Amino acid sequence: MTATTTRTTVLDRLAAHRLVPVVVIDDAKDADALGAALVGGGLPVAEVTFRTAAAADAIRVLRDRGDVLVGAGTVLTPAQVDAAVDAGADYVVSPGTSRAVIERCAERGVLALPGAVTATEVQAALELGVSTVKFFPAGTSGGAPAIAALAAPFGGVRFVPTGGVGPKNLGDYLGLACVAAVGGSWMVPRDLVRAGDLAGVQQLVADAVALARSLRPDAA
Ligand SMILES: O=C(O)C(=O)C[C@H](O)[C@H](O)COP(=O)(O)O
Repeated sequence: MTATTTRTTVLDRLAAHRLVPVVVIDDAKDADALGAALVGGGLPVAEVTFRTAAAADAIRVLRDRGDVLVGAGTVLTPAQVDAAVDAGADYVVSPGTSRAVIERCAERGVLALPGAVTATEVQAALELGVSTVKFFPAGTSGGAPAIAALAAPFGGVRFVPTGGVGPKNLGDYLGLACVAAVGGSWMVPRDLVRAGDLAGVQQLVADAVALARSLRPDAA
């Protein structure tokens, strides 16, 4: 497969799942059990944030399982792109749009999912060859109405709203055709992972999957 095909495939898989659990993991030893909980809950996807020192090792563990689509989140620098890709990340997420990060992702052949919440930021992402952006922080940036407004001039752009999304407002976002998937940490609370309550995580994940399915049954 070419790098372009790979990037398209990753996007298709994210869009098929429609939910992206955002993970903050403190100890890579928890990563395998976390992967099992995600798979068991019906959502074999994780965005492992580079907010902790365990991120790269956790990505490696999840990737080695072979049954989880693994992204790296909170990627701020080209060096972190390298660390993420070396660990086996399938895609790279940033809170904002950085030319340096996007260019390194292109060099390494991985999908870049940069953050963009204004027309100027979306246009900047388009100029860098990116047409699916993370809409972050979604809740404080106008939420679903803001995405719908941006979708008018940017017809070909797809959004992954993240930040302030949960069961109560999931439907607002999944109801928009331009929303490829929705991200959030509510499915994988850091405290539950730290406490080893993976059964609790699996239940939250299963609940989210069921809710997403009920909100947009046509696209299941
Ligand atoms: O952009 C990044 O790389 C981030 O790490 C941002 C996270 O995706 C959000 O902070 C998750 O938001 P909540 O679901 O409200 O906890």
